[in-house]
Amino acid sequence: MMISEYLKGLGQQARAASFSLANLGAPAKRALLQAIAAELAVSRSDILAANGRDVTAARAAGLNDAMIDRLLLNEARLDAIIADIATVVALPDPIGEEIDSRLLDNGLRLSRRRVPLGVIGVIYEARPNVTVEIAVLALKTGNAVILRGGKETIETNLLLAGAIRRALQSEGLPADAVQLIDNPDRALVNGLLRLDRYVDMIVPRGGQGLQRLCAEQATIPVILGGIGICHMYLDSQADVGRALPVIINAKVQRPTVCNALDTLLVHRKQVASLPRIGRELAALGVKLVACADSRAQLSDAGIGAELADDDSFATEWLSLTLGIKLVSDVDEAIEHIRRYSSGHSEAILTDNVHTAGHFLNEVNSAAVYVNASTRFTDGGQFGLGAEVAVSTQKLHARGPMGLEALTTYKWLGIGDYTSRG
Ligand SMILES: NC(=O)C1=CN([C@@H]2O[C@H](COP(=O)(O)OP(=O)(O)OC[C@H]3O[C@@H](n4cnc5c(N)ncnc54)[C@H](OP(=O)(O)O)[C@@H]3O)[C@@H](O)[C@H]2O)C=CC1
Ligand SMILES: N[C@@H](CCC(=O)OP(=O)(O)O)C(=O)O
Repeated sequence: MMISEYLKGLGQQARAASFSLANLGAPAKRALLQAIAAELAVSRSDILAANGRDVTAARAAGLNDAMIDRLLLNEARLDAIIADIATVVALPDPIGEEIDSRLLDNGLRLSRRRVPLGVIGVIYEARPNVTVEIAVLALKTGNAVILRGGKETIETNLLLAGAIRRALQSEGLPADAVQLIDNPDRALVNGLLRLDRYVDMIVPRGGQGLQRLCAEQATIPVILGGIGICHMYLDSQADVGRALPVIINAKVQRPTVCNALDTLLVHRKQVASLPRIGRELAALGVKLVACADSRAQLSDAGIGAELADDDSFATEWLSLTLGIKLVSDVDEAIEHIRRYSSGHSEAILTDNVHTAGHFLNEVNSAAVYVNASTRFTDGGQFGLGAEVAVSTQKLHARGPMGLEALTTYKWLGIGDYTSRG
């Protein structure tokens, strides 16, 4: 079948399914999500076997350990995916909510009602839990979804999507509410971006290549789950002893994710703390890429660091590498962030409330923290149950996209045969 015909079919089926889901009541959607959890549990051994095949193929293709870890499922991870569905089940259903209501002087009662977007297309990395998270959030908000996961996870995704589709059928709902693009040809990604007749929103989670592709090709509104060049500023008035575990958490806990720390900006008055910071990070395997001044300081203490250039600070490391730069004050830190940030997550470490307030006001990223790790930018951590992506753009949704980000509203006007005067 031609690519365009295949995609048109997916689009038509998704659109038709979206009508069946749009007005489904909260109890029916809760039952559906529970059925998905049950179906995943029943299919456990098949899912893990399929994942084993994906992992073997990925190893043979030379994927690094971090990427294999992202792809890998095991009993515990599958249990966590199933348990996370229960969290979403327990969240309030936003669909049907009256956002506000008022009576106009002419007698017309106006309100806004929260409704599903319709059909959502998501392009994402080779991470199987994301397949379930997106499907569950989309279904809970009455949306149909077309999924295009990373090519390395195709076997696992087929099994996961299959389980979800069986659950839909068992609940008397159209299986096509969740469809997986099962062909890794990237031409299908291009085609999906142009399926404006059937798809209401595209969410691309990925790197700069994907971002550029969407900007150039998409004929559908896009909400970008973009790269995270994340910063932390260690202020002159920070308690270094308390700050260090937070810096380590942001850099080391999971270095391959978008909310991991990329650049540490250090106030010059904290220069004496650099060897301690550098030593602790190096002991954890972190490679430092430092500006000339901080590199000299580190080198005097016997800690090796590469010399940073402009490109270093524009890099999302996605690994155990950290940029370090000395700055003269909070405003220089803010200026650096404005220049290099991708608008994802930034943090300040300080005991000065005024400096903290200034940073919060002046840094305009999706998530801005005081004395906390950038790693918190995550739907689960924010109490949203899960996330479709972490939006790095400003319109419609920002930061972790949970249930509400998959909805829109419509105006309702109830009159008494009321005409405009
Ligand atoms: N903000 C957020 O919500 C998130 C952001 N990210 C960011 O994603 C990046 C890492 O993930 P990674 O897997 O490497 O991302 P990639 O951008 O390489 O891949 C993500 C998805 O996009 C597809 N894709 C990428 N480029 C193209 C292209 N030119 N044409 C068609 N399809 C394309 C991939 O397909 P294929 O399978 O063929 O490679 C894959 O399905 C990091 O920058 C990270 O910060 C990751 C997760 C969440
Ligand atoms: N939600 C994630 C971060 C986003 C994510 O999934 O990133 P990636 O590992 O690049 O697919 C977390 O902090 O756990």
